[in-house]
Amino acid sequence: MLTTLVGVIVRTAPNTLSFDSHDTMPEIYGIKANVRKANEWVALSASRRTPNVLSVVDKQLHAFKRRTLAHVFYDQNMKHIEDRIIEKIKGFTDLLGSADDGLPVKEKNSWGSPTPMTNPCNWLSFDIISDLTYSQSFNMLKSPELRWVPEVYTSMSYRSMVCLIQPKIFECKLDRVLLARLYKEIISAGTWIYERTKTRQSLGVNPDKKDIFSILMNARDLKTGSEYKTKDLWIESILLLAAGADTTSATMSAAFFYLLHNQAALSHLTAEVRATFTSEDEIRMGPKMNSCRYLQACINETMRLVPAVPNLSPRRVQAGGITVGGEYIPEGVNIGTSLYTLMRNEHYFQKPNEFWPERWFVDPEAGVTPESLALAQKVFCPFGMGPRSCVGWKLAWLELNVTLARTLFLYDMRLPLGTDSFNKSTAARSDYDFQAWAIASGGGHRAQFRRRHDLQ
Ligand code: HEM
Repeated sequence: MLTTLVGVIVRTAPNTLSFDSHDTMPEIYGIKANVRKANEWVALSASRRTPNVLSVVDKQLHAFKRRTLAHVFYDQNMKHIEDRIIEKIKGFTDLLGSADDGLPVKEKNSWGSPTPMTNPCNWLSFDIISDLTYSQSFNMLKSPELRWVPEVYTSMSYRSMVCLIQPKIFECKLDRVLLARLYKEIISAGTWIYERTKTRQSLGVNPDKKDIFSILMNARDLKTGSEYKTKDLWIESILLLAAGADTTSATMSAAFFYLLHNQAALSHLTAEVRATFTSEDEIRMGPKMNSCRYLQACINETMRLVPAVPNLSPRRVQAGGITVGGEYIPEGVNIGTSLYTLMRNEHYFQKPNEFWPERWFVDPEAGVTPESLALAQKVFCPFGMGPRSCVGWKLAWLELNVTLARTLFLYDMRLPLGTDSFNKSTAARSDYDFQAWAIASGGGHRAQFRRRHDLQ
């Protein structure tokens, strides 16, 4: 890793510094930091002039957008929407148990054919966020019609990353030439989402179902008069599909990968889930789920190794400059920390590149002391930090916990025969292979499922 070779501060672009240290995170991302989102974030909105909650630079407008969206993720509302989410997760587990033609349920005791895991994880998370956003699910788990959507979102994520790290490409509109094919696809997907936005908007506020559109359409900022017009709704919904689906599906797909390649962890987790719950319906958020500490450790370990937002999230230093890690940084410089390098830093995590859920439990014999655990907990921040951290983490946490628990409650799971858990040339255990676009994107692994034989 570059920072291991050259030190804690790396100049990643002429005007950009990356800090590979947890101590400097609050200085860069904390509420009091003299920074704002870097201008380059504009590339993460579908419009150059209309920002979304992730890309907006103006702090007042951001506060309004964030406050509005936060309503969706309040505990009370999460309880209200949990059933809708669980219905989709049931569609996911049904799909894992169906034969290739998607119809007859597999016989007990027989392994299904190898399933490429990225697909159902994508379909599930897009079905959930589209339902929560528009009250109209893309229904990808059940129907192939819209299964092209995740691929276009990967293209968007790739283009956003290119523009974020090479802002001139965006400023001079070179992405339209250099990434012409992707650009065309992205534009036509954007037009398609615009049509959905107008259709949903024409239905008005929906008080019963309380989808995200109802909350946005109702929102007014009394101080500034800001509200969501059609274009804002469109821009925000494009982002929500990316931020709410791609992130969670990348994490879920990686979690399946690590469990499949680590038999001991898979057995431990399966035993925990089956000892905790007595029926599928019982598997939802609540005290029983909270007692599944090994499940939480496996999810945390996945997010540590594959943070869904892996790259530097740049912030622009404001007038007067800022001191970070004892170094003065003048106005106008972009600064940030890559969550990928931070959470694989050996100063904070022993065996940093290994999937080792046991690191989240004190066990001095295994080398986990109260101090090393406290350090790992302090550094672990897959959802970012400060006022621009992830607003949707509770949704992601629910999806990941319930989906993994239900899958392991219902099925035995294995790697297709002949798949290696170790890299043949290095003998190291396989690591998840992913691309660090704006959102991590990877996969390609397969799994086989067999209905649990002791379940009626
Ligand atoms: C495992 C899943 C997820 C991870 C690891 C994740 C991670 C992150 C991170 C690190 C940020 C901060 C980016 C920055 O500092 O610039 C962020 C922002 C954001 N996330 Fe997530 N996220 C996940 C799931 C979700 C979900 C399910 C939603 C739901 C819609 C969501 C919505 C957002 C939004 C809207 C922002 C921008 C917040 C703001 O700027 O105020 N995320 N996410």
